[in-house]
Amino acid sequence: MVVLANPALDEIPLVRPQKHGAFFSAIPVVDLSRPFSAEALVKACEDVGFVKVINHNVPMDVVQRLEAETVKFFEMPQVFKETSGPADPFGYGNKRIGPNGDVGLVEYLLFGITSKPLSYTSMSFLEEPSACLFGPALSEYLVAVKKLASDVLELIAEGLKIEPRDLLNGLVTDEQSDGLFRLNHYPRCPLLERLDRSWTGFGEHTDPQIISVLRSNNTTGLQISLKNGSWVSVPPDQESFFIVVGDCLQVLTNGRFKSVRHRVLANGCKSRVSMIYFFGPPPAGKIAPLSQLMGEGEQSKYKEFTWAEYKKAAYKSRLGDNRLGQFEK
Ligand SMILES: C=C1C[C@]23C[C@@]1(O)CC[C@H]2[C@@]12CC[C@H](O)[C@@](C)(C(=O)O1)[C@H]2[C@@H]3C(=O)O
Ligand SMILES: O=C(O)CCC(=O)C(=O)O
Ligand SMILES: [Fe+2]
Repeated sequence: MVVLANPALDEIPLVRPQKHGAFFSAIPVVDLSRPFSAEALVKACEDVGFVKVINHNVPMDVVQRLEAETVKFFEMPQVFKETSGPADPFGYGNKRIGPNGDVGLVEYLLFGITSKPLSYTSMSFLEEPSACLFGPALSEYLVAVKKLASDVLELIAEGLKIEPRDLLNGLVTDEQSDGLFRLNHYPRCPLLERLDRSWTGFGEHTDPQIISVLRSNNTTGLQISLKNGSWVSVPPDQESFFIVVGDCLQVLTNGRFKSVRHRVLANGCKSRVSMIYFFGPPPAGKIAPLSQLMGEGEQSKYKEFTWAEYKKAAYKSRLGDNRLGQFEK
């Protein structure tokens, strides 16, 4: 039997050009420095499950340093990059996403993140002298973006009137909290550009964690699904961060917030680099609707589970599966 090291391009799903591929002008934007940002965040999480945040206090030079190191890594020869792979689950991955046969026109680095002390999975490329700036740039970025995630969750708790105020952000700042960090590179592809077609860069899915904090360079491709099922493009903004509501936050709010389905389409015109920090709770953390958010007589829509149980189920699922389905009552 011949086993291909990498899936051929024709195994990666082609996405038909959309009639309404225009940018979605109403992606909620919340200015974190303004009054009422707590209420605005809650409304965005309820309406869309996705929000752009500005005045986020993450220094741009921290972002630029990591982006420069990331671009340098992905420009290295394929054989070099593969010494840090395969991603099972952490390491360098190319076109294969996860363990269950999903593919996309993307290469990536996936790191496991521990909370205290903040540290990330080691990879062989990090030992090369040429990568000596990568580790410090990554550490700086993780610290700054973790603070942003914590601030956002505290504001959400304020907007939802949850006491104590650190109940939600405590789940991601806890010593045992389970983080992941992903650097995605969607390469320029002149063949795709000539065909004037889009291919799946990263197939549609929801993120399993509490929230994910996403930042990309100024290349298009990210789309989100609205409540009516239509797909809309997210205008890229390299100076802002996007907050993605994950499955666990949907459960904690008993479905008041919805984890947003999203995907990346690659058109090959320009390379896209994205950085996503996924914030999961401690493995033993119980994921169930917060009693303070339950109205009189309101029943939980979900069977109780721990993050470890959910994660185990997630890794048995395909990317596009409705992972919460099996935990619904
Ligand atoms: C197909 C898969 C890839 C994924 C693990 C899974 O079995 C199902 C969830 C996938 C996902 C989506 C969001 C994140 O990119 C990710 C790191 C995660 O936590 O869940 C990926 C997983 C992965 O790429 O390993
Ligand atoms: O690369 C992107 O912009 C999004 C990727 C994504 O959704 C993910 O890695 O979970
Ligand atoms: Fe995602």
